[in-house]
Amino acid sequence: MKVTMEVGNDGVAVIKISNPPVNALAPIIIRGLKEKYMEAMNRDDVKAIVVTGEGGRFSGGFDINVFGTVHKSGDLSALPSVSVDLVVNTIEDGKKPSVAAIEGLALGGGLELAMGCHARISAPRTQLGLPELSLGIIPGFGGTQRLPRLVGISKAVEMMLMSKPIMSEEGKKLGLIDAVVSSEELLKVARSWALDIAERRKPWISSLQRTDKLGSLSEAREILKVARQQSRKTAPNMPQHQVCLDVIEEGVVFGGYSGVLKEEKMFNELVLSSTSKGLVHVFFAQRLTSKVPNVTDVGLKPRHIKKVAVIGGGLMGSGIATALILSNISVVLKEINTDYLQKGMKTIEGSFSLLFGNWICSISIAGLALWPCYRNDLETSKSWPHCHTNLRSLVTRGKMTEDKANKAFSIVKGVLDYAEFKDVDMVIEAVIENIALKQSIFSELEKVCPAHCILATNTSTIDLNIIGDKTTSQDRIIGAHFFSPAHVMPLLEIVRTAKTSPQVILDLMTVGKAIKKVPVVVGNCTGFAVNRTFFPYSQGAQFLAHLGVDVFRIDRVISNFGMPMGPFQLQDLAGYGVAMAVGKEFASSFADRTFRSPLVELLVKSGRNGKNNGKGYYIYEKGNKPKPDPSVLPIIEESRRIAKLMPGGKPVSVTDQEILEMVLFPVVNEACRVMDEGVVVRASDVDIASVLGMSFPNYRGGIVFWGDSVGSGYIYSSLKKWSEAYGSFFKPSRFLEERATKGLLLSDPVSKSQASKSRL
Ligand SMILES: C[C@H](O)CC(=O)SCCNC(=O)CCNC(=O)[C@H](O)C(C)(C)COP(=O)(O)OP(=O)(O)OC[C@H]1O[C@@H](n2cnc3c(N)ncnc32)[C@H](O)[C@@H]1OP(=O)(O)O
Repeated sequence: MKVTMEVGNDGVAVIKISNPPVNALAPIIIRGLKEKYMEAMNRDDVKAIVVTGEGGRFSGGFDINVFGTVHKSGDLSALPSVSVDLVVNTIEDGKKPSVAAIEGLALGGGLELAMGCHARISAPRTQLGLPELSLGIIPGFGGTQRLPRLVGISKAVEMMLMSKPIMSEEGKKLGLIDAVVSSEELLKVARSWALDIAERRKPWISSLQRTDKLGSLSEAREILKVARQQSRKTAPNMPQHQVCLDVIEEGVVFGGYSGVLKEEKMFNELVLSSTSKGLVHVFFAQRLTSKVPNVTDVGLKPRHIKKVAVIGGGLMGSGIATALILSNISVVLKEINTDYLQKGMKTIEGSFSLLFGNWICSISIAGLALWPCYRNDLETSKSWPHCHTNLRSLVTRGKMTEDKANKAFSIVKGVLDYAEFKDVDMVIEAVIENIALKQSIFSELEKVCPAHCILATNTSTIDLNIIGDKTTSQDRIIGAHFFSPAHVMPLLEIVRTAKTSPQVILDLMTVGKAIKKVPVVVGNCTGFAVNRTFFPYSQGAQFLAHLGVDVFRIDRVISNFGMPMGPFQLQDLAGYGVAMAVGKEFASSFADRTFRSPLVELLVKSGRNGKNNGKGYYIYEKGNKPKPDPSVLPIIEESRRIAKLMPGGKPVSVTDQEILEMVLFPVVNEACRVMDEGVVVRASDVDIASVLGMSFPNYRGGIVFWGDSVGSGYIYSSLKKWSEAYGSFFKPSRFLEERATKGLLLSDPVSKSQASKSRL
């Protein structure tokens, strides 16, 4: 970690940041920058300055680890003073001009540093962005003021609110970048540009003083007003969006310097917000998932996976195939007859784009991972005819060129037998959840695939040991649990058994990353980490409904908390077949805590099948938002009569807070069991799995992080109280009880004796 300076014969000082891998601006780097700048300003042989980054990356921004430190201590003094002291006073208002020579990426504080310079020269295909909002903060080195002044308010607002980087080529068109030149020429051009400014052959521009791109005050206010309205809808529980817009407005109305001061003040407030704590936790937790003990730390090298066979062309199989070919991995798609095969291939190529895809786009506007994940992982082919997002739809939505789609489609081959399996490196089985069928497929695979071939299953519930029971290849058998739609949802749950070899796990992790998923390695148990942790989610909601609480109120409370929709609407969307199949699996594995709700069966009997047939708890009409269906209420009443849960036959009275807790505390409780049994490597893996697999709000840090923010003691005593009143569904787990009584965090590492029982 260092900052160096070399002064050339031309009188240009090149100041270089070196902090691999992304040249994060750690406090020591910031001190180094200040020192070198002061030295350059004071040296007579320096006429101009170029600032750049070592190793082909300018800077990934301020060191996010420092936020972690501040979150733990609550002490803001760990944050160095940069915005005014370094960027305004030393660089922008310095007596010698500075030029940023940017390559690879300039993000967050990195781009802000560059915008404080008097010109920016970039290498091609360099990422430029201010992603701070995705960490629950706003830019803090003047970015909220300089970006609008360089690219205009509208574009700046878009880039900041969506935390979405642009490429240097676009930056050049917008005026953020002064020239794009090859990597080889970058320093040379930057040096001479800096000298040209010093000698007044090029303009000496301080971005903060510019107003030419801001437009009139009324135009600016209009843009900010629309952005505020949109953010209220897309990011209702996140303060940083509104704050960012307020701070931009301050600068437009009172001048850039006032804006910088307000930015600094608000930045410091936001750093301590629970939103920032949650999002920073998710940032590091996501990166931690790629560190798996005894797999990634034992010197193994991933093998190259060139060709993958996918068995089953239903929704999951075709989604998995799409994800693979989009990342240039050849696929053989196998089905049992021409009809199914054609359907699978058609889904991949796709000619209908819809609703679902568009909806994903609009929700992701929050700039955060708020995917509306509606899992259908138990059913492979029948449901969800409306959401066949695929190659053609990517083209229609402007996400991919026609050429790329054609190329991707050319590397998938549909087959009806196993002839093509002789040289595949991996098979992913994605047929219906039928044990006998899966067992026969795996014993066949053992005969037709090469000896090195990885044998993966996309099962979401069935024990992997049972699937591989009729083979002698247990070391090659692994779970590759995708979430629907498989080419969109970011999570890949990798399920290992006690016998799966570390090499096979590493290979699947590598494929997962190649196809842009976040792989999380978990142990083998019913439902694995995600489905198991979240099975009490719909159960808790059903329980409450049978205690007499209105289902639509429950949905409202849960979506206000930040889930993309409530549990009843989710059930409508996933289809009741899924609910029944899941219910059976969990009832047999976890009988002590399964609530056998009669409701779904009653709904099916009355001709409802959720969104599939337009009738569920809600009414679904084309082009309209789902509307609560009052005619479902008598069915719920009947179910309540059968279940007899209401004390004295009367509905219970609960607050919204209690509704939230009665649905989510049982989920935290199950997460405790998952950690206790060593199904996950670490608590934060459950957080990532919950955020990416269940769309648990990332700004709440994931289910365990959220549980810790509420407090293990409170969760334990609440569950205990409800279990005494309503039975074993709420019974606190041993792990939770221990943490609560010892005053430990749920996320504290497990004890040695617990670790020895791990399934990993
Ligand atoms: C005051 C300012 O306005 C505030 C700020 O600047 S806040 C910071 C704003 N910057 C960001 O949000 C960028 C965050 N980083 C990223 O998006 C991505 O890491 C990246 C696009 C830079 C690189 O991605 P990629 O090549 O896939 O590597 P990735 O695995 O993510 O990161 C490599 C390592 O760098 C670390 N890292 C990346 N950016 C970092 C940062 N800004 N601070 C500290 N560490 C960082 C990662 O934690 C990871 O560490 P690990 O190897 O120990 O797990």
